[in-house]
Amino acid sequence: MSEELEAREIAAEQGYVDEVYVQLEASTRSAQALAAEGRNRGKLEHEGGLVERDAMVFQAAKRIAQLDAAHEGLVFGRLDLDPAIDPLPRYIGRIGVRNADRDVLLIDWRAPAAGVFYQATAATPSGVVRRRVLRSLHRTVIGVEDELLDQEIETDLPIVGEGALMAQLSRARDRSMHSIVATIQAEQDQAIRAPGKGVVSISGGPGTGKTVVALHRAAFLLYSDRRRYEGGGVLVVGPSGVFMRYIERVLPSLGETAVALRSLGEVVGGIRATRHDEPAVADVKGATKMAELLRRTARQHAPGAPTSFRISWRDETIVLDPGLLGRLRRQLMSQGRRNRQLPRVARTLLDAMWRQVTGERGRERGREAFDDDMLSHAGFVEFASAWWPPLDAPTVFGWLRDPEFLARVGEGVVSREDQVVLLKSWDGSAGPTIEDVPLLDELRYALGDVPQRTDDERDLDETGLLEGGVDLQELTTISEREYAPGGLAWSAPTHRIEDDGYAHVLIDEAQDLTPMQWRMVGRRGRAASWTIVGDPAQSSWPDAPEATAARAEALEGKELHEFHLSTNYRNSAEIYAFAAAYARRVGLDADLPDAVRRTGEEPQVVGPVDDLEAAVRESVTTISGRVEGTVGIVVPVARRSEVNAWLASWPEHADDAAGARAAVDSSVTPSGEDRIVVLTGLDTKGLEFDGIVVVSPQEIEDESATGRATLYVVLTRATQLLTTVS
Ligand SMILES: Nc1ncnc2c1ncn2[C@@H]1O[C@H](COP(=O)(O)OP(=O)(O)OP(=O)(O)O)[C@@H](O)[C@H]1O
Repeated sequence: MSEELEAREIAAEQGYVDEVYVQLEASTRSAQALAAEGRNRGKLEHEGGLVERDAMVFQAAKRIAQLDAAHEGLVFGRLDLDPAIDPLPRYIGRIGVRNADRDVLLIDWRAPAAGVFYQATAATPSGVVRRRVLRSLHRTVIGVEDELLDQEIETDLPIVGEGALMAQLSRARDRSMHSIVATIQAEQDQAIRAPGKGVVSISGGPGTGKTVVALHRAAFLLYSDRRRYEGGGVLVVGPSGVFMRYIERVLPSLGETAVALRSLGEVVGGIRATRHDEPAVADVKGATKMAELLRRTARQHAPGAPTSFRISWRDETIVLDPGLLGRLRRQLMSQGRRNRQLPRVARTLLDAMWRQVTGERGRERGREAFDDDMLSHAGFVEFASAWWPPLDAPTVFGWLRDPEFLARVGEGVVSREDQVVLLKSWDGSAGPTIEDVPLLDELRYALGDVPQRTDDERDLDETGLLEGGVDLQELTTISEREYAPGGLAWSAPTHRIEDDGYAHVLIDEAQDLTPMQWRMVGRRGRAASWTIVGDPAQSSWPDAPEATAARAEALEGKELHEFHLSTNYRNSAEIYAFAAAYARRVGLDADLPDAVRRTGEEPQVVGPVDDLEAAVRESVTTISGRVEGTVGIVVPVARRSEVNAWLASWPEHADDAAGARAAVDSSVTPSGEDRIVVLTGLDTKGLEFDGIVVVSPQEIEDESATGRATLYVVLTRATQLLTTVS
């Protein structure tokens, strides 16, 4: 095929692309003008429809501006159909664009009319004669890749390029994931466009596009029902902060910003955890039994709170002894969550105290006078506030640091050995770990939010009309004033439980969620539709049945729609064959996809060697010299600092590994823009690199109960070159 022909085709496409950009700029300008006008008009008129339209116009302008800034092509696809269906070509892009006459210049990739771009095959061409993918750099078309689909129809359309998919797959990997919008494959498209009902579960082996498909699905859902998903919110949960940074570019490049991207340590509002516990600790904290421990904890007498109260009134002594207070506490708890009972506390105490008033003088004065006297008695108010203070999750979580408290509450729930493991992990002042976050959330729910008074109630209060309300509410207010969250090491969540829910919840790397994490995300998606992606063979949670049960509970009552992806687009065929052979050898029940791209580069197995550092250095130097993109050095947890120190000391990699120097003494994963990074096996979840050097694979396998699955994950991270060094 001649270069001349290709150049001619590219020039023709450039002409069309330029026209689209001109139109896009014109619409941006008019949208902005309209939005500005709308804002002015909104000040005068208060008609809902107008305001909404203005908001939409403004939104559109914002999106167009974003797209303008996007580095990848706005126009990426062209369909030439059977002339009997449509004699004109149709162009597909990241958003829809119309010209001044309202003719469609560009079809949004998510619109039904664009579906055929992804679904048509040579076997079922659906009227498509030629499918063309335009490759662009900024606004410049740099290549076209064609496929002839309907061989039956006679055509003189030229066919250029070697296939868009292969071109896309061979590109060097940088620090972030890219949109695959131009090359979505048919089986992926089906999962992306599945209706937003119930649970869409997407499974598939390594590199099959589960993550990238899930993100395109989020964009599709927003397009298909913007009101519902933008209003209710879309939550995307991934394993780690590094992973979230890796994927965060995809949705904005598709024009979507209305999505909450959260790592598992950030799901609960007001808490942000980035540190993992060691596997043995994580296994205890993730287990379902923790829910019972926390439920019990939330019901305990607050340590340090008064256990009895005594007061004289009209010649009588009234006593609230520990036994009676215990009964009252249980009575209040039986009516709902602890904090929700705050408005009932005073009334409950007063009822119990009034029953002790038997003398004539007191009875004659009457109940109302009794209540008034008590509620204006500083001693009583102070006691009631201290006995039933508003509690937040971090405070109650802190109670568990006391070995005696934990032993008492944990009796029959958490073994002695597990208690030791927990106490050790909570010793010290470091903030919560990623594994603590679901526990804090569990407590938030067990405690409930402190009731907030409405403005109406407050107004009534001031006039004193709310029956029994003035003083009871005042009581709450006093204790609230005493309560000073500023003194806590962990900041109290600001979000209220009622604000936790989303319209759609999307979980990536779902195979790794612990039962407690399933409970946490489940609470955010009670009324939501879900997308869940994962690969059980890559799981690092040891108790699969327990996690399955927790997942079923989180999704209870929702209809399940399953999709399976079968092609590995990440690894070269050589690398994946090596990883798959490992999975078979160690007996992982793995879903083995087909890898389609051959490079002729077999993985290298180096060792055993005497000088590990020298051998690793040589491998890293070789690989980084041969690939253009990123290189990962994957190490056992215990060797992370050591290998970071090696890397930091190799002068030939000084430019590529600044993060290694920063990470020498800490356990933090480097997050910079370095080309070469050191990671543990678990850190690599969901990520990919052009080259991978695995240091001491056997140690990675041996370091946790699910080490084989972790090593399998590691072996499936490289796109081009893989070396193991032992
Ligand atoms: N249709 C496609 N066109 C181009 N690239 C694709 C396509 N599908 C997937 N890829 C690429 O394949 C790589 C793997 O995709 P992704 O990370 O989503 O897979 P995954 O199934 O989540 O993998 P794992 O379970 O191993 O983490 C990414 O680089 C992605 O861009």
